[in-house]
Amino acid sequence: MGAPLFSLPPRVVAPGAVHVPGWLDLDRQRELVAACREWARGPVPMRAARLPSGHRMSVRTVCLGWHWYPYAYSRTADDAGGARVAPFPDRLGELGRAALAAAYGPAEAADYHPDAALINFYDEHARMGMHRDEDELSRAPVVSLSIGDTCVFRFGNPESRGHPHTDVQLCSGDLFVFGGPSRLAYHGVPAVRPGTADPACGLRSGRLNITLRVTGLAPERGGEACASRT
Ligand SMILES: O=C(O)CCC(=O)C(=O)O
Ligand SMILES: [Fe+2]
Repeated sequence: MGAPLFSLPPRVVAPGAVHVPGWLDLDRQRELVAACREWARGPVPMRAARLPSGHRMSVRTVCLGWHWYPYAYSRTADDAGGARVAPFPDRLGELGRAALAAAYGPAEAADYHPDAALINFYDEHARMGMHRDEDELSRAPVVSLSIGDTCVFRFGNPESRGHPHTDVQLCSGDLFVFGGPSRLAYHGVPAVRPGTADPACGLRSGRLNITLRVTGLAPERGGEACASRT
């Protein structure tokens, strides 16, 4: 899973937030879809996380490296059967560094070592409300890859869920990186557009989103929850 060969020019959406359309070619999209199918087989099942309010998210998620649940990381899937989460694959680390190079330039990429991946699946009804990715102790950038149906990705500001925000269409193969002053910006997915994906991406329907993150948690930590939000 090497660095992609072709993409459109990056667009800066907010300081530190960069959209690179078409970053993954169709072969790489298909490769990632096949890998996601494997990752979704276990040891931890893909599940819709339950929020402290009792509501279930409409997005289904499986994690690698560290299991995320609202609002913490753990080595074991404490809210999904208790199995130990699958290791974070080296090839996703390489993909993350290539992504950072594409978004920010090669100088930023070498020291990027993500240790957690969240793989989200959206059916046509799934949404994600405005939130900040703040359960990581590290403020290293988040790398986000989209495959399948196009979505509206709302990218806001670090202060509030409201304006200003920008609605970006994320299509199959697009890369979005947010770090620096935008690392804690609110963001969400208000809509998925069914039937918009090229079936050659490997996904017949729905949308996959993979985010790569640096948790900042010590690798030897075990099954306890860390970095909890109150
Ligand atoms: O699906 C997306 O594009 C965003 C996912 C996201 O914000 C998250 O997993 O925290
Ligand atoms: Fe997020």
